[in-house]
Amino acid sequence: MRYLTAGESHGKQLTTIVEGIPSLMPLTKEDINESLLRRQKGHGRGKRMQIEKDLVDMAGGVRHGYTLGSPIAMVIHNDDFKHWEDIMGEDPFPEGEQIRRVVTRPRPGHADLNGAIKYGHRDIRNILERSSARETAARVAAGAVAKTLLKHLGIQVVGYVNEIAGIKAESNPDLSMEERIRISEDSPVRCLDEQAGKQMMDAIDKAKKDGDSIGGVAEVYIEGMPAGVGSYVHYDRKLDGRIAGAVASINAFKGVEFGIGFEAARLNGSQVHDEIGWNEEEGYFRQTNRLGGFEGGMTTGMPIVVKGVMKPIPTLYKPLQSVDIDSKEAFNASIERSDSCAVPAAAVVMEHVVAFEVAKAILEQFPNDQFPKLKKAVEEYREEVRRF
Ligand SMILES: Cc1cc2nc3c(=O)[nH]c(=O)nc-3n(C[C@H](O)[C@H](O)[C@H](O)COP(=O)(O)O)c2cc1C
Ligand SMILES: C=C(O[C@@H]1CC(C(=O)O)=C[C@@H](OP(=O)(O)O)[C@H]1O)C(=O)O
Repeated sequence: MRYLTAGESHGKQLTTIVEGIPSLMPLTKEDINESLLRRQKGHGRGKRMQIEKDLVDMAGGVRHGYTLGSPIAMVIHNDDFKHWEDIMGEDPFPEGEQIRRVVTRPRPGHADLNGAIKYGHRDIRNILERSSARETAARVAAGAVAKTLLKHLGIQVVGYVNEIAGIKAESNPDLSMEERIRISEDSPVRCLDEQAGKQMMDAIDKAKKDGDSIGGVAEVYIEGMPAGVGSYVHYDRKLDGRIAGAVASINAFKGVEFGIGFEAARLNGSQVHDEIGWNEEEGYFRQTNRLGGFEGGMTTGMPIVVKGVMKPIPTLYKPLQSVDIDSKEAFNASIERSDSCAVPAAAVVMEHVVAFEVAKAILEQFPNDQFPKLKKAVEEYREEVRRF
């Protein structure tokens, strides 16, 4: 399974094509819209999210509520395009207007300067339109297809916020999947700890008032995976490695951890590795889950627990120094609009990019042409694992 996205932040639309989903799988646009709506919520977003109402147009691969086995094409229209038609239209600018609203001032921390150098653009708009995290809406659409496949196989995925600006949520490993989903949905910052969530909101309001931005940590939690998905035999088949790559590819994400993550560097082996148990009903299990559901690039059958670190948003109302690429003069960056914190939205993006990698690994391991056959094979495998 693979996917491609196309489209600019203020262009007409975003397009996603997902290829490799089996035929005969139930899929509706509501499955996708639910995910798109989740991504748009969250305290700390700027004015752009008030303009957009992300809804998908299914443009291929689905008929009467079922997948065909052909590529699935999805379109999300940018409502903001109507304000940018003259700037983002495909026709050349009228004579004499070429330099109108050309962007020559790169923002520290965004893709602006490196992108302009790499692609030889003197108008930084040609970079920022595609490097913008608007594209994550298209990635969420792809992930929503994957999440739907996992749901029909009894695998649930949720993303939430663990930390914002140094304020940490108290972790509660006993929370059920249903509680994780419900609380993260109710919380304006998608935090499972209500008290910490309130403090996070205050921190976001303060950052916004100060013209600054803040980052944090998101966590994705997956239940229902059988043991032995992924592989140890080759670097590019290790599922934890693929997940790490997918998480680090999200805009502004700078680090990934599984389970106790970097904390493992400070502990002894006896305090890190999860002891193995067995009982008649479940088969093998781990007494703890410090390694976050992976050993040897394969799932252990315990929940997958992965964290991603998001840096603060680069576009700031508070000026940072930069250099104009035309005049080469120093200037203090000032901007029109931006998010001050997007960690709650990014937790949803992370949920979907991780879901995609997990679904892809499952499709590689089991028969993948027809969904009912896939489902039967996964059920038989689960039973095999239980009796092993
Ligand atoms: C959901 C989401 C929303 C974002 N919103 C903004 C924003 O409003 N302004 C901004 O400068 N960066 C925003 N970013 C981050 C930039 O897109 C990102 O920093 C930029 O693409 C450069 O990539 P890098 O930080 O991974 O190096 C957002 C990221 C995410 C995931
Ligand atoms: C549009 C989205 O996020 C955008 C990501 C983004 C950036 O630079 O990454 C900049 C902002 O867009 P604008 O410049 O239009 O205000 C965010 O709103 C979205 O998440 O749908």
